[in-house]
Amino acid sequence: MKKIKIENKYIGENEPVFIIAEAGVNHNGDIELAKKLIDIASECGADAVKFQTFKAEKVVSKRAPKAEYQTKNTGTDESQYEMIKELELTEDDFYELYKYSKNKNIMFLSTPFDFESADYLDELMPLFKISSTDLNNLPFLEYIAKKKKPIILSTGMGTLGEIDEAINIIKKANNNDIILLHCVTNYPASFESLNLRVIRTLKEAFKLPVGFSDHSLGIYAPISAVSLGATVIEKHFTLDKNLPGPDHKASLSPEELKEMVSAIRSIEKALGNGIKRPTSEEEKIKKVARRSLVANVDIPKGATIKKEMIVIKRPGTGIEPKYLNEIMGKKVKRDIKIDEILKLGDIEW
Ligand SMILES: C=C(OP(=O)(O)O)C(=O)O
Repeated sequence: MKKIKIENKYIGENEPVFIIAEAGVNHNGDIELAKKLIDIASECGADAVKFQTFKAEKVVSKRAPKAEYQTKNTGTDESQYEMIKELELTEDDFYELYKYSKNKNIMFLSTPFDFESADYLDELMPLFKISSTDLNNLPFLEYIAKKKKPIILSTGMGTLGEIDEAINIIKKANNNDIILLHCVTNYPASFESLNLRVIRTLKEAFKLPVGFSDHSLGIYAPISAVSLGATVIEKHFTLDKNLPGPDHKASLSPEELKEMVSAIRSIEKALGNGIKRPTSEEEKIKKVARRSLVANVDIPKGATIKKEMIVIKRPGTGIEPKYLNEIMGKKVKRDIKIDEILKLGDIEW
């Protein structure tokens, strides 16, 4: 399976999981809050911190309604346009956040939601993240693909057919560096709706690295996704789940983000290479923990071995238990004391 180079890291099988701490619009339009989110993402050990860049009037019609979760989470009857307008940051703000991220040693990313934002972000990012909401926005995908940077494409609300169309348009622009993210677009997404096995389905269907953009509560789902082969994890986080705004409630607290990163780092080590063999530690323990054929009585030299003379006991440094039947009826070459471990050379084979 293809690996995709992003600055000094690779995304793909057997590589460390690329963790995107999704700040999204949880800065509530306040650049100081955005910087605090960068601080947290960096302290928690995420690979990248991500925002969302848009010009509200280019993204949403003033007549567009809000999604049900947006109304519920914001508790206001403003329009979708009004809601996202308040969450907009300027290009200068994003440049400042890019520089701030650089100082904090964390990769700056922001999902573009319009052509202009994509052009601007091209200067600041080594890859493009595309939101599920643009999976079927083929003109936009084609435009971004032509920038010849790796694309992380979220697939929430999509079908395999739509994902195929999206991949084809990107590949047609001679861009083959695509990473798919399974995603269920709901805030929060219930566990019943997550269908994490789709991670395997996408991998098999498209032979591309696959990750998971998670909108469920807590950290169980992203950790499980890593076990299922996710190579990228994107997860929302916030300074405070009680802040006003559409995404805070379905986001992780700073402590939870830290725990998620630490759990993923442990799990990726634990997954190993799939080759079944004893570890070097086990080789040592094996000698003590396994069993051998041991004398159950004193056995004089020349005696014929009978069942009651032998017992199977620790340690595992002698003849393996599977040879029990084979030594029956054989003679011993020396006096063997009770509880002595039989050696191959003790038996007249
Ligand atoms: C909303 C976004 O993505 P996703 O569909 O993965 O949640 C995003 O990247 O801003």
